[in-house]
Amino acid sequence: MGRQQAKVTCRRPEEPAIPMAMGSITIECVLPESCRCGESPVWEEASNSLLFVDIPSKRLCRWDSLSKQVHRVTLDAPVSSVALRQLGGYVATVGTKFCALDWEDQSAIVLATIDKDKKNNRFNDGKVDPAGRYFAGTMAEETAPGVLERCQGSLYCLFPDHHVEKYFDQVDISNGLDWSLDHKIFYYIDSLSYSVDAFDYDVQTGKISNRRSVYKLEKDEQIPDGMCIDAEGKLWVACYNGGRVIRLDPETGKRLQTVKLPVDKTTSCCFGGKDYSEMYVTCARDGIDPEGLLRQPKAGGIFKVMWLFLFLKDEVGDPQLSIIK
Ligand SMILES: O=C(O)[C@H](O)[C@@H](O)[C@H](O)[C@H](O)CO
Ligand SMILES: [Zn+2]
Repeated sequence: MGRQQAKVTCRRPEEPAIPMAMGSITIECVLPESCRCGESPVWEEASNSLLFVDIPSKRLCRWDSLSKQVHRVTLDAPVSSVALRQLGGYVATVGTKFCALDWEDQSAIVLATIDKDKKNNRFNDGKVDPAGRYFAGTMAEETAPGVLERCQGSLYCLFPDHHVEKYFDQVDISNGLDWSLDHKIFYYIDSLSYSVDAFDYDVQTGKISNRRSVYKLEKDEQIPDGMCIDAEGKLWVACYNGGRVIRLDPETGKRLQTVKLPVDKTTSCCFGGKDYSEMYVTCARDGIDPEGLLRQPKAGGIFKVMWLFLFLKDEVGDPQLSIIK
């Protein structure tokens, strides 16, 4: 820990393919991992693997979809999000630090530390922007799922020269984030606002402005958590306690589809697999009582959603390479 000048280059995954016919889907638990709080699914194309974290277990995992093997690394603080580095290895948010991780020697190099004045805070969700900057937000540590001191979080961005900017504070639970396909809009979720918000985005500078809501969750959809965008520019939001991911049109504010999962605490989603035609969904096990666990024994597992008909690959763009040094 502590070496300052490591070169970090994060890679943003290619834009996913999107199923054109939404009719038939299959949902499979591909890994019964029993994550206390599974999060930050990221597809690593080069190894046909899914990366994800288990936040309270301080664990980063990589599941090889071909061999079905899982590699796990335990860190010294809650790891809440992970992103790919172009030169190999990963960058991650660990406790209140942006870190560069080397899987082979299991080392973590601190790139920047935030919220130094807030001892009870930790990072939560994070993701690489279309220019390769690493956005991640914070929250107060929970005493139980969803129970925490409010308004303690902020949204941060790690720039290529390792300086960090704070974009705003007063966040309850900083969560899902992604960018529009034309890179002009940044989508963001503060979970306890029960809203999916949008900002104008300047990809040259990383600046955000003009916050507005594009979707308010309905009661049975519960708490918005992680999110990703598909190749048609529609948003997929995992609904914590809602047991589902929902597909939203951010232009009309309408929900287009609901995919229900056999677990309640769905936390996040990403596209992956061949041509990015599958969706991976993480979920949590913490906070489910013994009776609930009988109903949802796979809680904490990794789920794969597959659409049975017609996938479209045409809109998959070039990989976006980060310039974080
Ligand atoms: O998965 C996350 O993003 C948080 O770390 C979780 O703690 C949940 O979001 C939260 O409990 C929902 O209210
Ligand atoms: Zn989350």
